[in-house]
Amino acid sequence: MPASSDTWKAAEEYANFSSTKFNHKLCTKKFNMPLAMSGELVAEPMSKLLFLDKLDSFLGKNALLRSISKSDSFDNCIYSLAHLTCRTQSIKQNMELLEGKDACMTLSAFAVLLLVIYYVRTHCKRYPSGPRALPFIGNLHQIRRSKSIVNFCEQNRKIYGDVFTIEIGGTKRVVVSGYKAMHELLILHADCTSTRSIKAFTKTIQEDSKVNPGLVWAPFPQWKNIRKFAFTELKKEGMGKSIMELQILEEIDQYTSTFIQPNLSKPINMHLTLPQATCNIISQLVFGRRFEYNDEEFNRMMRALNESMGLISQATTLRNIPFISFLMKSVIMREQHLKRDVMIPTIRKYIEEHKKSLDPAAPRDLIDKLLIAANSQHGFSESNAAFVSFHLYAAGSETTATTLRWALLFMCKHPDIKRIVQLEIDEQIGLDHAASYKDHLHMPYTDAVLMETMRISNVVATSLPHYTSADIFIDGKMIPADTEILLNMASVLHDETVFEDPTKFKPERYLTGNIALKKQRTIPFGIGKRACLGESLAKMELFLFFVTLMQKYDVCLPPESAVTTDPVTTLLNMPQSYDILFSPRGYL
Ligand code: HEM
Repeated sequence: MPASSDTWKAAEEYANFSSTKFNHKLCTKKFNMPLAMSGELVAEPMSKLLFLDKLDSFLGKNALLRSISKSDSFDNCIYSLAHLTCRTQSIKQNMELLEGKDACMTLSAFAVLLLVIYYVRTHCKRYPSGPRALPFIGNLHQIRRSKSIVNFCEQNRKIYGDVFTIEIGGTKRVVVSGYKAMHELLILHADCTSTRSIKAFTKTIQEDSKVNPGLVWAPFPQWKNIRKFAFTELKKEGMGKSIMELQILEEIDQYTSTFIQPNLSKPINMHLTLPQATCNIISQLVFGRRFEYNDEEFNRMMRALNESMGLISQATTLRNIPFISFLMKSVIMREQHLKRDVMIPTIRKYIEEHKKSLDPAAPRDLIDKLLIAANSQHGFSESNAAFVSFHLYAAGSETTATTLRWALLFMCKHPDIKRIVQLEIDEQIGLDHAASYKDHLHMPYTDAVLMETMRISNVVATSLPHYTSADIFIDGKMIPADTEILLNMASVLHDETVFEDPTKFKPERYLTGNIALKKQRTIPFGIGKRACLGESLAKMELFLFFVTLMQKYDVCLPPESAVTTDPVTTLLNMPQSYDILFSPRGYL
């Protein structure tokens, strides 16, 4: 539709007073304006209000058009108004051609205007640039081609920088990479980025989260109280402190005597059994008790937890593909069943048992404290106590067990490094003493091996989703409010400007050069207000488990094993499932 001469007159008047280049070529292309009008005019600035007033005289003081101008950038506003002027004028002309000013036509014209306004508004929400997305599927095909979201983010970071937008199934998400941008996002703008949204993940979680947000999915104001409470009380219960050591060592003892027969002809797979041990350690804090590995109810809960993580991962992918999202229903129904009929009822049963012997004057564990708070503090409830416990199990057991499995795999792949670790253990602890967490202070090599394991394995590769609660600028780019943020953890953990040969397993990197910088950039637990709540516990568990296993056993892969250190990415970056052989120390 050619622009009317009136529109152009307004635009030229503006251009005559404006210091910005009024890009006729763009207008010509975008609004099909006559070529004769193209060319660039450069002139002096003129106020936005003055220009709008001039356009108003063509548009007849239209309040709706004015409202667009308020919400838009100046340049966009000009284009939008010019566009709308063309449309309005063409509607006018068309209406004049028709006989009579029929109300129906007026309404249609109004509807067209509303549609145009809607289009302008929705398309003018500015996101940082990013890889071109296809209709409906967005960037899913490129993620598939890159083989993982981690590779995809790293490839596009090279093109679009530390802040770029991707689209998955019609939803725009902003990927933030690099320590500087993450620091800006999660620390300097913590108040606007520390919320998670019930929009994240599946509908099941959304629905449950409204009533029982637990801890991980709790939105910002509610989360603050629950997190503070859980963190303080878990610390009092011994999280990350020496009083917790005995319970962890006891669990390791139970695990090794149940599952490890040091027998070179009998490989074992720790994928399903290790989370039982790490889950039991959390149980000690939450319920003040551990469960026997052959306890059927406990096993049912562990199997359900494992399956449910896989289902959430599947549902998250399916949710992103329009038209086939109906397939997600069966996945969700199964996940819902596992949570509502297996995991939460089991936890509720333990809570009921606790209630019977609860002494408000002498709380024994986190559950007692949550029950007392449910009766006395706003924002706490008995039903949410079950979800808080569930979130601690879900967030803390598989992550720690997976990291430990990575550490053992690296030891099998690097027997020279394993020998240095064992030498350090022999020198600092000996063969007969149980390890203590404070030993890590004088075991720099073993400490470096664990740090390198966490760095390279990047277990929670895109962290947990954060949401913006206001428009913010990161690295000079605007991220609109209510946007899901993906944290590209590999951009920090595998940053080659800090870690030379970042994909090589080299623990000695933490013993030379700028060690402080390397430790600061090793952030597998995230940073900021919403960083991992269980970091101190996880570090203690990893050290005690790893050192005890290396102290007692030699490890290797069965000769026929084809396992590599390429990760399998689901919700977590996992090692490939592998069998491992344990033998008594010195046997190999
Ligand atoms: C090696 C083991 C672990 C790793 C790598 C890990 C990593 C993470 C990461 C990356 C986050 C998200 C941070 C963010 O949103 O910015 C997180 C959150 C969380 N983690 Fe861990 N974690 C581990 C172990 C644990 C343990 C043992 C516990 C339990 C005591 C735990 C409890 C939590 C909780 C409750 C949250 C949610 C915090 C919140 O939303 O406020 N994690 N973890």
